[in-house]
Amino acid sequence: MKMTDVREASVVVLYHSGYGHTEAVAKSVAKGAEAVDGVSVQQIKADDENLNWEALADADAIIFGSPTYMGSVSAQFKTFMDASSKVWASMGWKDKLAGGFTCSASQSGDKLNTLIQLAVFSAQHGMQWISTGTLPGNNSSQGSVEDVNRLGSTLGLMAQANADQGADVAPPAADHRTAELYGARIAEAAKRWNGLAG
Ligand SMILES: Cc1cc2nc3c(=O)[nH]c(=O)nc-3n(C[C@H](O)[C@H](O)[C@H](O)COP(=O)(O)O)c2cc1C
Repeated sequence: MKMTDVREASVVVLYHSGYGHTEAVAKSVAKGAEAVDGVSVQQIKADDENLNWEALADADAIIFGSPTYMGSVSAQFKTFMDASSKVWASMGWKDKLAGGFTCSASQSGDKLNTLIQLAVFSAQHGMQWISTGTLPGNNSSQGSVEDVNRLGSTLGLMAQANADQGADVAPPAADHRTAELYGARIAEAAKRWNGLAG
């Protein structure tokens, strides 16, 4: 019989944000994960000069976040991706859970390409990718922009921030609620995947 482990599940939210919008989303993803019992969460900036690779090595789940710049991840996030090739060489993140989010100004803005990039990156590392698990909102006559998953994303989390608004108001509340749900989903999955209590 398998004994249930009593340690906490560890979730890292690893992100880049040029102007604060993606950082605001990262905070909501982390908030959702933290709300799950028996889960510890760290937020790490992808462009931190002293990036805490040890925290990533110890994580049960890593949730990657980048703004969409020119239809793909930001240059800073790509620099992190390339630096992680050292970890890839020893399959250091194999079988950790992975998820991803992006924020951009346009409703589409080619955000799906960024999520695909993050999913392929996670697959290169041998990680297990987690979808949103949320029905699309705002897609019927009864729908509204206040709906959870108003942008109708399934691969990973999408948020949209108006180009002329600061991170204090953009993305709007619906995207932050969606982000919290995604963080919680991955935290719950990390507990199940590792046979952790609760
Ligand atoms: C260099 C650059 C490229 C951008 N490219 C896109 C894009 O391809 N699609 C889009 O919808 N928004 C694009 N934007 C808008 C940003 O995605 C948007 O402002 C986002 O909220 C920025 O996130 P951040 O504050 O975390 O940097 C771009 C912004 C910059 C600065």
